[in-house]
Amino acid sequence: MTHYDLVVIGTGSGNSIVNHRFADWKVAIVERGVFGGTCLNKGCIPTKMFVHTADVAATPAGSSRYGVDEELLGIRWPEIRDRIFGRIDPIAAAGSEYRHHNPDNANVTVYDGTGRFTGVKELTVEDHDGVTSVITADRFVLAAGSRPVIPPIVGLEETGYHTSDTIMRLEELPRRLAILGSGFVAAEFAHVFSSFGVEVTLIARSKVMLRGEDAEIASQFTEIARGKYDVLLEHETIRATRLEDGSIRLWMLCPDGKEELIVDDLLVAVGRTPNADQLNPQATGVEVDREGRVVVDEYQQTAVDGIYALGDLTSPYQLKHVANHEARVVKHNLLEPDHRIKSDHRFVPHAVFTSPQIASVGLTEAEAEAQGVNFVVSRQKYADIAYGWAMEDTTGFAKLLADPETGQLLGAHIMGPQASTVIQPLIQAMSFGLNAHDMARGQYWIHPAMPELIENALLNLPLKPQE
Ligand SMILES: Cc1cc2nc3c(=O)[nH]c(=O)nc-3n(C[C@H](O)[C@H](O)[C@H](O)COP(=O)(O)OP(=O)(O)OC[C@H]3O[C@@H](n4cnc5c(N)ncnc54)[C@H](O)[C@@H]3O)c2cc1C
Ligand SMILES: NC(=O)c1ccc[n+]([C@@H]2O[C@H](COP(=O)([O-])OP(=O)(O)OC[C@H]3O[C@@H](n4cnc5c(N)ncnc54)[C@H](O)[C@@H]3O)[C@@H](O)[C@H]2O)c1
Repeated sequence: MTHYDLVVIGTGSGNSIVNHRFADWKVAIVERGVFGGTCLNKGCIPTKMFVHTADVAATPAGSSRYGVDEELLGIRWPEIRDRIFGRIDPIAAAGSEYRHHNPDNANVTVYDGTGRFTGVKELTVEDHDGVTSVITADRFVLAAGSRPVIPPIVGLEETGYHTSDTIMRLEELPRRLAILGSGFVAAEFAHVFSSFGVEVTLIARSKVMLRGEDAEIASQFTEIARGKYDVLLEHETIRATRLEDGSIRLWMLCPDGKEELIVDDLLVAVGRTPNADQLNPQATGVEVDREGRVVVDEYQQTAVDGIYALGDLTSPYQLKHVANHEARVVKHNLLEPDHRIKSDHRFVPHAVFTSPQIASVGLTEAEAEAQGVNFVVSRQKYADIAYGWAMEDTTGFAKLLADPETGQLLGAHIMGPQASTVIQPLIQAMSFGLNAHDMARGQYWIHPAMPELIENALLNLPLKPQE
């Protein structure tokens, strides 16, 4: 049994913690999969590379409104896939090589295997050949992430399916793809594959896609999506089977009774569950809540002194920028135990990189109502700002919620071109307490650029006149 000062489980955001400041510490890093975790290998980064490529592929279909006639001549899927992973796989390999062999990591031992707590501050790691090592440590960082949820649909396991872990490495594009789910992953991949000419059918249990968004965004996005691919709403998939010709038949319950669908491939995208169950953290006294998340306090520490957790394993926000923020907090608290800092989850933004893009921060209108806060709302269409004219945009808009007395922004929701970028000044204003009036009139807004959307949305807020 080897004892360490620190053991980090998971090399997603957990890997960023150990640097030269830990040179005097005896450290172990445990990773069962590919170095770099979900975001690099199977999440944010490759998906956005596919999304950008899909945006390019979708351009000709919308070009004629500018008087430009373009034609999409073809999609070279293997080339797209290999370009993307040809960039990503070497980064993961270099990360692993660095930790295993670079002299910077002389104090770091890497265990390539699956860790599981077997006692108080005692972890058993099983490597890929089934060999086990037992290690103990004064401190642990639990950064083991999450995995796709697989719903209990009859016949699904035997039929076979893809998740976001595998769909990006397909050998060839299917002719027909069903996507089960209507959240982030479903909306992003529906855009990718439909733009590449695949016949996509998205199967949603809910009445709208992206039901976590502000209701206006969710309903308007759903209408736009229905113009691009098939969206089956209020459909519950109950059975799947593989047919002799290799295709897949799905049975669904829907408001009209039952329906069947035949496709060539199936992507399951119905959420992600934390990997805490596989880590057995209870053996070391770490609590797990009813959603399966490791419970932490505001310092990211679990119930056990010296055991910290971060990212998808513990957070209701399964987002990389949150995992990164929490990793920075954990790193500080490990190094400065007498001056610990708290993580800041006040204004966590997110973006859905679909088409049109969606970005959001703060309260939705329904949440503001449920919380009984005093608020006013403004809306601004892209179609009514100069850059929106240039883009001939007809569907995009920004919606802001603010406190009418103070002008403090409470929520911002944008659907339209570059929403993920356009929202950033609003995140900044909310984070630093800048009120809507000062934000709108205390700075120049470049004319005629896209952020004029925000300037106008701010000016549209029916705030109490300033003294
Ligand atoms: C398709 C997709 C697209 C996404 N796009 C975005 C996006 O655009 N923007 C965004 O903010 N977020 C996005 N996310 C979410 C983001 O990827 C995650 O929130 C983030 O990667 C979580 O980081 P983490 O460090 O908590 O976990 P991970 O990066 O998942 O790292 C956990 C690591 O722990 C290892 N591990 C797990 N269990 C064990 C064990 N028992 N022993 C040893 N090792 C173990 C795993 O192999 C993994 O490498 C996306 C996710 C998906 C699936
Ligand atoms: N751009 C980004 O930041 C980004 C992109 C992808 C993923 N992510 C993260 O990964 C997480 C997981 O993404 P996701 O899309 O898998 O989950 P999600 O939680 O966003 O959406 C899952 C959806 O599937 C529905 N669902 C659940 N069970 C179902 C069933 N049996 N049949 C049909 N629908 C069902 C749910 O009602 C929900 O609407 C996201 O919540 C997000 O935090 C982020």
